[in-house]
Amino acid sequence: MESTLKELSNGASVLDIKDKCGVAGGVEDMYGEDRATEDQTITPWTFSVASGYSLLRDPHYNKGLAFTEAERDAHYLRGLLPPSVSSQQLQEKKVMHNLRQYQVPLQRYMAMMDLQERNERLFYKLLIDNVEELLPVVYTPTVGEACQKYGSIFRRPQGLFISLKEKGKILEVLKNWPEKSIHVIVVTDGERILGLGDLGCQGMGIPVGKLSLYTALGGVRPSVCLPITIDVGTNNQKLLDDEFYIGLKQKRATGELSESAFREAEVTFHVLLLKEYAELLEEFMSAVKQNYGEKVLIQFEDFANHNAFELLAKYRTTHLVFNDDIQGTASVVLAGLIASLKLLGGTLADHTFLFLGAGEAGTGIAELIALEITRKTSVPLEEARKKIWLVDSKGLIVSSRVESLQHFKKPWAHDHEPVKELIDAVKAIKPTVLIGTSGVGKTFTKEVVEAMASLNPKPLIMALSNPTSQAECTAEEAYTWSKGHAIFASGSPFDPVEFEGRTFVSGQANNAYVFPGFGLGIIMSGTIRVHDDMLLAASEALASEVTEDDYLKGRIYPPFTNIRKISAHIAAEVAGKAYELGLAARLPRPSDLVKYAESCMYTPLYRSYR
Ligand SMILES: O=C([O-])CC(=O)C(=O)O
Ligand SMILES: [Mg+2]
Repeated sequence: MESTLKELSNGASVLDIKDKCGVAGGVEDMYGEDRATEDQTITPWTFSVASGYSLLRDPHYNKGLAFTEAERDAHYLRGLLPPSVSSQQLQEKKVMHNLRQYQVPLQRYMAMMDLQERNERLFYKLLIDNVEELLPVVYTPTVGEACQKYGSIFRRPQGLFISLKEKGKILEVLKNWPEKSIHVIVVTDGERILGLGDLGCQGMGIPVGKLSLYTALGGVRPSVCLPITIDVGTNNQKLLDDEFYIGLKQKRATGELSESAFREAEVTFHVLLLKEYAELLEEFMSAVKQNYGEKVLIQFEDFANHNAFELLAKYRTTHLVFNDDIQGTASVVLAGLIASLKLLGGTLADHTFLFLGAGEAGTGIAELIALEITRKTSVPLEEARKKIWLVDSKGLIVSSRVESLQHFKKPWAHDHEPVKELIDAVKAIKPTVLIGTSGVGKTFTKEVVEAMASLNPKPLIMALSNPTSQAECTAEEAYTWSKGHAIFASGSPFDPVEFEGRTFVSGQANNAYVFPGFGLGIIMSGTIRVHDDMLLAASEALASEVTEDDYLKGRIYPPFTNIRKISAHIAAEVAGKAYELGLAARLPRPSDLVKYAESCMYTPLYRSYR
């Protein structure tokens, strides 16, 4: 006989249990399912999980060969497993061994996704214990390739798909998701997946990957995380022609009026599409709030520029929203810049910044740098912005172009004569810091890097576009072309580089450093709105984690190995700022926010079932 999941068999009321496990700031875990801590691996009460064959196929509870003899008896598992009983540690060793046999990164990705579907705790244990090795597998760069091939590697659906077909029914769709208590949603519409462009419905790999980092790096329980892909079609003809494509086979209902849409009929058509997109998003945002309440964090991910800025502006005053590409990336890059001052000298205000790429990441970072300068000095925002220059596909952004610029580029149109090429912009602006956020690979050429090196004793170069194929230059190129003088960081990871007898270890300036801890800080404090000062707090927290040893190796980010400790620190600073600003609803404020953050964090050790 199969007992019901989550049924309490010792007669304890839900309230008793809530008392016992402690309600951690909006991170309540009613049944204590995810609350395994190092010192408490046995559930303090009895609850039954699905038994027998179904138990082995339930990824939340399955432990494979780690079921003990007693559990095999109690849960009708006899005969369904071979006789051997292994520890989680041994299972971890075996899976890592198997993973390392695969030479093709995508095979490793698929093996990890299979593990997540089979045994969730083992998946997270692996990811946490081997973070440096597995991050490039479940995240950039491999997740990019996975999205490109999602249709053919697709086995079981992950996350929630909301397409135009579900218009008018989004609330019902949300109710189909098995978990009722959700704290974080990562949502994409697939229009700008990393630097790979429009991958339509196949963008689902991104919310899934980001949320697995919420759990592994930030300790947010997997059951409160919900990946969502909004499918409004795709303009990627290759996908539309692909018989294995999993999404809506139609052109994208996009928020943007295309530049070629000058004929009246076309304009009317685009206005209709624009309305359709806005209505679907509005319904989605309302349904989420209605279903999960005020305190669910909605992370926008990999939307195209035109929608990303607008959605953030539209919903930031009414919803708890965060755009990872604009705000998360900005916070992480600012952290690297703050840290780099130890190597470069001076203050932020003493530096000159040049960006290649003036989209979400570029303008988001630029704005946060300017904000930090104003917070640290008496320089007004307008003045602070003048230290920051951006180049887009048409050249340097200058005041003579202002009329034709998209609104998010206008603040960066400073007085200067037009400059077309990046190399000429470098020579004219003489930046101390060069940041690539264009999504276009190989744009920091030898000439560009050499020019940076001739202008600066230690040029700071960040090639942020993802995945690796879109990086503006490689670590090896940056170190070689600058003759070992560059300080280099990139969005996707690079191996250490040997140059003239020295080993250079570059940092990974990726928003993964911040969003998991940032989200944890918001959730644990019951914060209801995101404020820019919280981003600055996260940057300062991350920058303070860079050690002397890191600097010696040339890195301006700490290694990912310590990320859970770093996330707890970031969460504490973010929550602290939220309390200071009066935006935190969880009262009273815990006195030690770092300890509190740590106590809220999920650990993937197996639980014992009685
Ligand atoms: O996913 C990543 O690696 C960073 C990111 O948000 C992007 O490139 O869009
Ligand atoms: Mg992104």
